[in-house]
Amino acid sequence: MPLDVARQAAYAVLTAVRADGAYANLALAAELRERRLPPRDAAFVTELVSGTLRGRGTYDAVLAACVKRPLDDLEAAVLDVLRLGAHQLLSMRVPAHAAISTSVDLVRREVGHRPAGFVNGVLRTVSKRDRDAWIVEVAPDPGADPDGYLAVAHSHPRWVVALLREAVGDAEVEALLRADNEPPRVVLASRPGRSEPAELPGQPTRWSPYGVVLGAGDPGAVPAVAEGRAGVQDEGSQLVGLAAAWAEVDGRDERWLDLCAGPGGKAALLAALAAGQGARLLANERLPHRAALVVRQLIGADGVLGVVAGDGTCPPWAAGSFDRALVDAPCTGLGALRRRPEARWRRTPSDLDDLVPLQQALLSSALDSVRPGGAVVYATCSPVLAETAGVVRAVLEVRADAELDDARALLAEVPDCDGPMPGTVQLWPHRHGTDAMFIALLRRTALRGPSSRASGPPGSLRGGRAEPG
Ligand SMILES: C[S@@+](CC[C@H](N)C(=O)[O-])C[C@H]1O[C@@H](n2cnc3c(N)ncnc32)[C@H](O)[C@@H]1O
Repeated sequence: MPLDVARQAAYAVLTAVRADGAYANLALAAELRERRLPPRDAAFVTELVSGTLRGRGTYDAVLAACVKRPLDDLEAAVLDVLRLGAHQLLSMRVPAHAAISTSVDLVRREVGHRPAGFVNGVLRTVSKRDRDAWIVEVAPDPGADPDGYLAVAHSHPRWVVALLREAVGDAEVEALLRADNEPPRVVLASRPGRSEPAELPGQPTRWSPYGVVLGAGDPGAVPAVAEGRAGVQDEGSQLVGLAAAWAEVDGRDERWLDLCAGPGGKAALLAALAAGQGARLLANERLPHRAALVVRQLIGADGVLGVVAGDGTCPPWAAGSFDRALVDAPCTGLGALRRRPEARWRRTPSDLDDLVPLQQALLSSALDSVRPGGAVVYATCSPVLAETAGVVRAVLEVRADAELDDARALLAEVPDCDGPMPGTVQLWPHRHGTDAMFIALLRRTALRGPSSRASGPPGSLRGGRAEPG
């Protein structure tokens, strides 16, 4: 295959991401399918797309130093070609002459002859230094502006660096940013009662008894995955599902709720676990097309009460209907940047203005949905404190009928995962090799009433099982 086909495919995906707001992974999969590229070439296109999107912050800082105009004044398609070229020059082992000449060909074909000389000149300038030398040249001084330096060196928006630093601390923020730029391993989850981890190819995961790390190959080609008896699921997500299933409830344990279920990975695991205990799961999802994905995930599963397409903040079921509930809340996703290379550039700080009140409303609704003695697991794939401890604290502040319980004890074998409140769990890509999932366990107590807490500050654990942090 001439290399240009790969670059055309990569360019087409970058265009779909920029112009149509496409998800990179979906647009990439569609492009690879359509072009029927063999695995090696598909891997090259994947690296071109993912690396260019991930590295945009670094590449734009370099390109800005090589172009006299502000980058915003460039034609968007030309900027895409320059970023693609910069990625090949600074982060791949593509010889400079090949990276430059194929970029010039690409811009000629996709945009026209006019910008060809410009692209050639800019990329020649980029090729004069390697990546490290460029970072020294264009990044702010790390002593004077640590977040500005990390934003350029590790290609994250500055506001994201600041929020991640607040969550993980000064000592580890750079390791976290570096881990965000590593492609994640592909992890499979067997669905208990429907498949065994032993029938999945790869190495067992460290903590989830149902997970297997797929060494290589297409997960869709694994028979258990193709038949829906196993799924692709990060180990962190498996641990969220397991915490929701393993939390103690006092008394009856027959009706489980997944309040924010789309697209259904955790619902599939939970339904399988529920079936094993004689319980059944109701999966709820606000968006009908995502509820349809949940239905697909649950085909052939036992332990399913039903799938509802509805707003979880005002559900149709009676209060106290469930014995346990999972709120896998809509969030910024800043803990899953490894698998969504474009996401960091799409999010804005103001997203939190809508998300945090929604997260609080969903957690409160889940507490209403379980009976006294029942358990609620609140999870996010974000470590941002406003979405994690901030939400849990705010809800406990106004509800005298809920207590924080000990999620940490449910995952006792996982090291170094203490969350920002006592008893909560925070997983990290750089420590655990998982997405940065946050997990809190709340217990519904007997009374529903206004805030007046006699048993300690919000955030202390029931029964004093952990010190307030
Ligand atoms: C983090 S995702 C859940 C992922 C899912 N648990 C899984 O493992 O596949 C959050 C989901 O919440 C849904 N959602 C957003 N607002 C909602 C609401 N008000 N009620 C119920 N679901 C909502 C989103 O559409 C999204 O599908």
